[in-house]
Amino acid sequence: MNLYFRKSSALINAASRSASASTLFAKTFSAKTFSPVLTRLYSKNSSKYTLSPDSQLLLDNLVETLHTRNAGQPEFLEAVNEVLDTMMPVFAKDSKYIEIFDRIVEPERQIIFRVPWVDDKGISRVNRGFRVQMSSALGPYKGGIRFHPTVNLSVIKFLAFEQVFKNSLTTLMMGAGKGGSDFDPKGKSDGEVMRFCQSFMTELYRYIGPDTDVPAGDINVGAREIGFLFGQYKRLANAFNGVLTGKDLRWGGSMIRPEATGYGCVYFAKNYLNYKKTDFTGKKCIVSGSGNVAQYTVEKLLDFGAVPVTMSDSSGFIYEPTGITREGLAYIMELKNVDRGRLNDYLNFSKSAQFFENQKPWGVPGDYAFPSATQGEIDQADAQNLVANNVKGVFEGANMPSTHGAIEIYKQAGLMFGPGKAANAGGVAVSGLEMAQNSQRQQWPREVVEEKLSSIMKEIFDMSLSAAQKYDMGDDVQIGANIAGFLKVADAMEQQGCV
Ligand SMILES: NC(=O)C1=CN([C@@H]2O[C@H](COP(=O)(O)OP(=O)(O)OC[C@H]3O[C@@H](n4cnc5c(N)ncnc54)[C@H](OP(=O)(O)O)[C@@H]3O)[C@@H](O)[C@H]2O)C=CC1
Ligand SMILES: O=C(O)CCC(=O)C(=O)O
Repeated sequence: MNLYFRKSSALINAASRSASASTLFAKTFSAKTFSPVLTRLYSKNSSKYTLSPDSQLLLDNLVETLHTRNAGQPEFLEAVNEVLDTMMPVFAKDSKYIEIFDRIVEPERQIIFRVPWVDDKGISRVNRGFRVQMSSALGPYKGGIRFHPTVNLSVIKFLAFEQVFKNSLTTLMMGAGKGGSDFDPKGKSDGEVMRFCQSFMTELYRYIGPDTDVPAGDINVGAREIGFLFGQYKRLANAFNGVLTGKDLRWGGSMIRPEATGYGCVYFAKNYLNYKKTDFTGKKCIVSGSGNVAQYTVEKLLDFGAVPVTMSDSSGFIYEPTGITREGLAYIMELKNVDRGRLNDYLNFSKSAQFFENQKPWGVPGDYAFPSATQGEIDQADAQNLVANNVKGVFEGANMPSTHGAIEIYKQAGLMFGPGKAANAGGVAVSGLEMAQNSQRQQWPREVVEEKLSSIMKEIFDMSLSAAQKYDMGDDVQIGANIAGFLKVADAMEQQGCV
């Protein structure tokens, strides 16, 4: 057992197993995790490729403009930098891709709007709403909506940018977008959430449609919110159609959509493990988050015989040394999805669990890590902890949970790394299947959808691996996923002209 972890376990008081903030685990994370400047690391992963002087100039101009245009948007710059850092093999082969990249980083459309609503005391409130329509090269804009106080233009743009590559990898015909608001649903009544959703959709409905832009859920937007948003869209547009995915099963939703992101991430990891000639049996898994993605990650890990030992929320993490059981998971699902409670309540269910207040779980020993909460939750220090504990793989259920610095550390240590845009693509893939079912006015059986999800995740792994090999990047699945995702969109953009 890692020394850090043993020491901090000893701190736990037997009477109250709710550990107070200790310096042995890193504190919960914040948006400040990301550097506000675009670093010029873009050739580091592929230094054997060099560009002609003209191409180098094009790339330098691209970086300069990107930086000037997007000053003060650290999450967006971090996301672009992560991709740019892996593109040198493509740019070196054909400089036309530098010009196309220059267009890909500029959203096709950005909509920012006022969301006024009235709280339960009759007081009027106002939030800010966003929809960034990033790319329509492969189909209607597609991507979730996030309600969280940390939402701003930079966050929504980074998520929309990730979605471009992710949706391309799904093999389905989907463009990319993302939306959200700085509205915080914590502590709000159902009535307040409904009025907020209705007001949000009153503005958004003008810009979306089943063939234009199809939003879905993301952080704090689940079945309840999708219901309220759909109801208001239907009234305003006078149409019942597939404008949103993640709908309830009884009125147009797809089987397996709630499970899809978590299940898909574990399927992706299973493909990676197969490739490395190993499996999940008895392997300890460190999971963060306790929302939609984390819950179904834990469920599928249990199906495959793994031992998930942690889950977290923004107040801290639980550690269950012998593994979270199906009964424990059911307790957490009820706690989070119905009671909307805090994770330390799990100690009322399990006598063996420990709760670490305001801490992240990355100092816990384990075999594989599944960050499934939010961006920037693994920084360099956390990555060093994972490596020190002999963790062998990181599979991202969340979007951009690892900072650029953390990714460098995984690579140096030879960890398996499944980047979010490949590993968590199962959610949007099943959304694409929901769109197909809505167009056919059909609902496919559960087994059919899960089989399609499983084969899409295999295809994403295979495509990422073979792109890496084709570009002489060994089995670097992160580079391969970026290249495979990019080339499909870039070629479509070229064929569609300078639009
Ligand atoms: N839902 C989907 O289909 C997909 C989601 N994703 C990504 O997966 C991640 C999780 O989404 P999802 O499970 O749907 O969201 P949920 O709202 O269901 O759950 C989010 C979880 O992460 C925690 N969390 C959120 N923000 C923070 C923060 N700033 N600090 C600490 N903990 C935080 C929440 O804790 P608390 O309750 O305390 O806020 C909660 O446990 C996100 O990155 C999302 O973009 C990616 C692909 C698809
Ligand atoms: O299902 C969708 O459309 C989007 C899911 C999502 O937001 C994501 O993949 O990050």
